Amino acid sequence: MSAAHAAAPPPAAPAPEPDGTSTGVWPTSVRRGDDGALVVAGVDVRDIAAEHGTPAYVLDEADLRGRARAYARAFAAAFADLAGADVYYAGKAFLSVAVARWVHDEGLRVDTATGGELAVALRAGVPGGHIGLHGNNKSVDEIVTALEQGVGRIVVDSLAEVDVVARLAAERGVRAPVMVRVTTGVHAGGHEFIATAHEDQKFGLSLTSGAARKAVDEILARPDLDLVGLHSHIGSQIMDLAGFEVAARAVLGLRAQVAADTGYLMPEVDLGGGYGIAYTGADATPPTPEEVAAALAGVVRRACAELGTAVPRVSVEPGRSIVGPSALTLYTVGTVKDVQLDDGGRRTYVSVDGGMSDNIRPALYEADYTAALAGRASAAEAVPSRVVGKHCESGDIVVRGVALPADVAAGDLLAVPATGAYGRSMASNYNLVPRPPVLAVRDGAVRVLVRRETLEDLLALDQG
Ligand SMILES: Cc1ncc(COP(=O)(O)O)c(C=O)c1O
Ligand SMILES: N[C@@H](CCCC[NH3+])C(=O)O
Repeated sequence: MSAAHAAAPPPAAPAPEPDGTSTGVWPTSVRRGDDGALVVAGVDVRDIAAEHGTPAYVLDEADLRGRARAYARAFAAAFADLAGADVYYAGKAFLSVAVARWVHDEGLRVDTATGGELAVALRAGVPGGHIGLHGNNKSVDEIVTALEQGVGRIVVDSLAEVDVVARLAAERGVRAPVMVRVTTGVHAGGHEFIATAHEDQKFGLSLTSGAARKAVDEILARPDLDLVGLHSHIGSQIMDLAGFEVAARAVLGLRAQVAADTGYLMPEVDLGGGYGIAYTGADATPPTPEEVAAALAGVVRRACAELGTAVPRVSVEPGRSIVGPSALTLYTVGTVKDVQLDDGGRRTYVSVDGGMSDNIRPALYEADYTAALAGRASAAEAVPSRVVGKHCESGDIVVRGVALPADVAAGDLLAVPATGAYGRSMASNYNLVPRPPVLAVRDGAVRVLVRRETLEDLLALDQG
């Protein structure tokens, strides 16, 4: 599991070669050109670097659209003979106006977690009714925007929020569509920091303590709130679908209990996102959208039959598995050092022109990535290497262990695949490094989705 804590660095294996599949580590269009340089959607990475500089996130538009479309189709098909399904793209993974438009064009809705994500989705023209709003500490402004824009669902995350949303809805004379985020106790995902449904954490309302049921009852008592359904999100970077079954049964059980007690059968259930992707050649093959949809449809069908309730409309919120594999980060190599290790071995430290400011995941979750020489091919021996950034932290690691050709040198381009999710969206200005651009590549052309920050941008924030 790539995001798991590990005491020892992973074995230094070379990056798998691009294979054109949607379950590999590279965007599907990536291949090596005749002289060995990587080509993304028909554009040579050397041309991208020459025109736009490095570091840069390079996003394969057709790949991203294809993944979005695959989810839309798979869920439509699997739930066709149930009560239907909606797929919300989780914008936290990466959101820009163009990406919001693309996923909406491909049949998805958009899940937002802040006023910033909401603003981008709205600017993209996504109708309010196709947007969801999450957040364990939503501001009044965020809730007001959601109500005024007719957001399709506000996912209530605390008992206190029930009151706030009801009051703000009443003031505006609207009835707010709400879901209750239920903590089911299922612990899943790649790392403790990204698992979200165990009891001892900040998200949701506990099933076992009765808080979730209390929220349901309070919402049902408020004429200004429309209880659309229940929500469960169990974590992220999950490869094994079994946890979703347990969580789905738990929320469907609560839904049936509420119906038995009150006569109100909630029309919807959201089963969250969290489907894993491959970051390195050592990762398991991730579940496909078809496998996810079939598994969830199966459990919803069976559980509702056992509970004796009609099936709900189901929604899910994948982020990483749509945008993660669609992008790579392009870096330029600077310093290269050969370091003697305590055990007598050697490791080559390859410093690149970015680091933890453009990808915090290795430092935050000990997440593993891989890297490949991108601007040329090399027949040199592959040697154990570590790709590091330019920040003032020894934990500023981009790739902990990878076999790179021994002749990698200053000026070479390196590509790190699978950086589309939680890369740019979690980027920082640490050490006052401007954040890289997001460049979309399609049919041989490059388009800037998010421009590179400049030193002027950073200086402009400083009021002296
Ligand atoms: C409520 C919610 N929905 C959806 C997601 C998207 O998860 P992922 O990017 O792992 O699919 C997250 C993040 O884990 C989340 O917290
Ligand atoms: N940001 C995390 C996942 C958390 C997702 C949001 N709940 C990651 O990079 O893996």
